[in-house]
Amino acid sequence: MRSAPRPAPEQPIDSLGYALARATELVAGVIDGANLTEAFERMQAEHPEWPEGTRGAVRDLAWSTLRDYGRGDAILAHLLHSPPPVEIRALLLLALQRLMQRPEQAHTVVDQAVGATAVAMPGLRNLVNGVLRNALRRQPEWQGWIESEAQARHAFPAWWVERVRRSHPQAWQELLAAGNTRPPMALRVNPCRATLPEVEAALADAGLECRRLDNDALVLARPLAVARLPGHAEGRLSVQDAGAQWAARLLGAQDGERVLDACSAPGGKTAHILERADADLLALELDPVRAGRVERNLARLGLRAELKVADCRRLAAWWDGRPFDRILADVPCSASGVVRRHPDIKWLRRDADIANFAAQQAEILEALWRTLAPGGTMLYVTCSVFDEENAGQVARFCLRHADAERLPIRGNPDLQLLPCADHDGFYYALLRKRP
Ligand SMILES: C[S@@+](CC[C@H](N)C(=O)[O-])C[C@H]1O[C@@H](n2cnc3c(N)ncnc32)[C@H](O)[C@@H]1O
Repeated sequence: MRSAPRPAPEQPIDSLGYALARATELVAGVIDGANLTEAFERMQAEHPEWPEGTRGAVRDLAWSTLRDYGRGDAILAHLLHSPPPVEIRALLLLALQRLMQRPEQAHTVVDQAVGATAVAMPGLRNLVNGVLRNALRRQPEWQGWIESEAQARHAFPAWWVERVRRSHPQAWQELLAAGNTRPPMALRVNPCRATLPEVEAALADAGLECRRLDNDALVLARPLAVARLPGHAEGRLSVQDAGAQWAARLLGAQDGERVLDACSAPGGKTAHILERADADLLALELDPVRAGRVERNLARLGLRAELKVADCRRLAAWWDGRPFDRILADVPCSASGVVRRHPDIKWLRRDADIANFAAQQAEILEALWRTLAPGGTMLYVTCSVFDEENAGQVARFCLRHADAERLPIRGNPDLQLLPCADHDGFYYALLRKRP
């Protein structure tokens, strides 16, 4: 993990050079193996003075550069004779990304990138200047360089492309393309505090356009800072992807039922279950820091659950032996369905990680099944688009458990949502334990 403090950039806080310097730290951190979202959260906490524009610019530069990392990398391979320091590699990738997005700003981008180098690594100013000017001269060749490599063409590692192709032979190209778009921002209304029309009216009054989907998720026309959402602090609404808003509906918990949310943080689905039913809910979470987020989310929304920090596979550590009527198993997974929100993961994950996730998911399913009451239902959820974690996982589980019965979802054996303009990629399967 990258932790060495970097000299504060001297450019004005609202300049492209400043945003490039900060985004360079983030992208270099990911090249070294760091988690992008966590690094950005830390950086924001260190800079409470940042105006929204600066926050947005740093985020946009880092996120879009990592979404397109495979492309920038292919271009750089033709322009560099030896590997530069990681910060310079990151800065060059950012500048190339900006040049692809805004070719009309070519000279500003080069000047600001060179300015950012002058502050952080003055000795490498000439290198950055030379590589970027050469890049501009050779711009007509970029497309050919990108097209000649699968990793650059799709902006995904080759193993990922192969896995998506195997899992979705009909839709793999659209799926990969959707993974490189900007994700939508969707809201969930808390019916304990407001009605849908009230929230829609408040959004309209604030000049925020949105559309309602068939599961009552509100998709905003343009994402914005959470703090600017009217009613968020008061718990009238939450930010939650529209695809994730199927979980509580499909689980269908009723008033008074005993419900387990086995992998609960940050608590979006926990809260949604409780907004829909007065259930006796136990929320488990392995990571104590993330468990704190469940607590804060429920408090903001005025909801209550029992929360335990525990590994859901270790029943002795948390289960009192009373069976659950419904279980939500929103298991840890590759997150391949939400990669456009976390573009670092496609470059940090390895193909072998998927088998490890699948093994962990199987262990979780085995343990939780023992806690489900006969006649009870378990909803298995991932935010993955890989078959091994989804339909393949559930098929293997059903082969091992003669008492497991699949309940259809909207007339199908399961529900695989693929990322699109409305929502992210999710997988849902509903299992009933035969009485
Ligand atoms: C996909 S996220 C859950 C998202 C959450 N359900 C929501 O909608 O906000 C999976 C969560 O499971 C937690 N986790 C991973 N392994 C676990 C385990 N063995 N027992 C309990 N929680 C686990 C992770 O820390 C992570 O917070």
